[in-house]
Amino acid sequence: MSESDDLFIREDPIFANKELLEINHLPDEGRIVGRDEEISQLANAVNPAIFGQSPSNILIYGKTGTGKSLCAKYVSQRLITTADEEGVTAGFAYVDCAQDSTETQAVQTIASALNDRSITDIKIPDRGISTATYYKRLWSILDSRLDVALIILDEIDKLDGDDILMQLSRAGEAGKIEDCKIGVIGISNKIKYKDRMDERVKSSLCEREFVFPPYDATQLRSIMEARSDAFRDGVLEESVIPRAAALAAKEHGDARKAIDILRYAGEIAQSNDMGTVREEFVIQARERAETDRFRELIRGSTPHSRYVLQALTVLSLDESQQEAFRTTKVFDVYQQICRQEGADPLSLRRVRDLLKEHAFLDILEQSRHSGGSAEGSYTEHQLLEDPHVVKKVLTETVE
Ligand SMILES: Nc1ncnc2c1ncn2[C@@H]1O[C@H](COP(=O)(O)OP(=O)(O)OP(=O)(O)O)[C@@H](O)[C@H]1O
Repeated sequence: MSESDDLFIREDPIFANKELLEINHLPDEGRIVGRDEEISQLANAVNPAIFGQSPSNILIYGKTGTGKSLCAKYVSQRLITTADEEGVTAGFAYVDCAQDSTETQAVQTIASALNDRSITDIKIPDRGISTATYYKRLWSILDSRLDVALIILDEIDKLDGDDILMQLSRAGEAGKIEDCKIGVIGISNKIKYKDRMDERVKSSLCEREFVFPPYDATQLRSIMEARSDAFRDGVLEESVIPRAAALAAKEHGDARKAIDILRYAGEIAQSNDMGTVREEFVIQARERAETDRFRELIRGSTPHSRYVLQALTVLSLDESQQEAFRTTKVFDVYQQICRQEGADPLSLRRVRDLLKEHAFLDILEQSRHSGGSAEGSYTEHQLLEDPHVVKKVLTETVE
């Protein structure tokens, strides 16, 4: 073809290195901002591992996007290198327990991550073997190739049960492994997670606990500035990063949201054929970040689970200015929605369960109230998401 084909963009006018803004990107140390103390505390807790001794088991708490996974992965990676210099073979496995919530899935992920078939000659199939066999293979892998293994269990509260924690924390004592030492790093957004843990697991898993505080606007700004070379020179309008930081700081200092907003703002500029990322794009980008997050949260939910949410949304959008609503009130609106949709409503008890599931996903918050002797106690439900965002996503899911 003699003329150049203008169907494809050969050179991205906005992004120079978009990977820096991808959510799974693990930035190098220079780009990790404001977490020096947390990193050094974590390093201190796992320090014995570089000499082949048992690292402490750790539980990290903090709201979403406060750098928990990032710091846990970063310290683990650094530990492997330092241990290697000391002649100790260390490895780490990362498990997203929201994805791998069953014991079998989690142990399978750990075994595959730590395996090196050229050394162990052990195969970890995706399926087709029992949980007990996965464990057996995991123990063999650990003993045959590693001195120390760090196992990061992200969103640990999403695990179906404590069995895997029991297995991992007791493997040495129970004689399942002989030479390898295991350290578990549990991560959770739920400060109350520990209360539901089995006492024995709690005592061994929670040797060290850390709480990661939210970022303030200045820190969010530095986090974004440290990645501004994701964009071409001069493309970002000066006020973009401060504006994105201010918005993300308003909602509990979530770095993930801040970075998402920045990436989306760039994509909006791209799709509008603009050569600059303007401040006004930040507002649209934020809405998109919220909508995307929420869409992800309710992906795969059942129609009735959505009707329940829709009921609470209808109430929240009502002009009454009220924010929290009693179960019976939500149930009334839910029944109306079912009628409109031509569906048979579920029982009040089932609706209560569905509300509880939404609370578990942090879509709503539940609070117990005492209505005095005449009324007894009751529960109120309040949406944590912006009701406009919820409405938008629910409408598009129904279509
Ligand atoms: N201090 C920081 N410096 C640079 N980037 C950061 C920092 N903290 C978080 N980020 C970035 O923000 C995003 C979210 O961080 P991370 O996954 O560690 O959060 P989290 O606390 O584990 O949240 P969640 O509980 O939702 O998993 C990642 O892309 C990460 O690279």
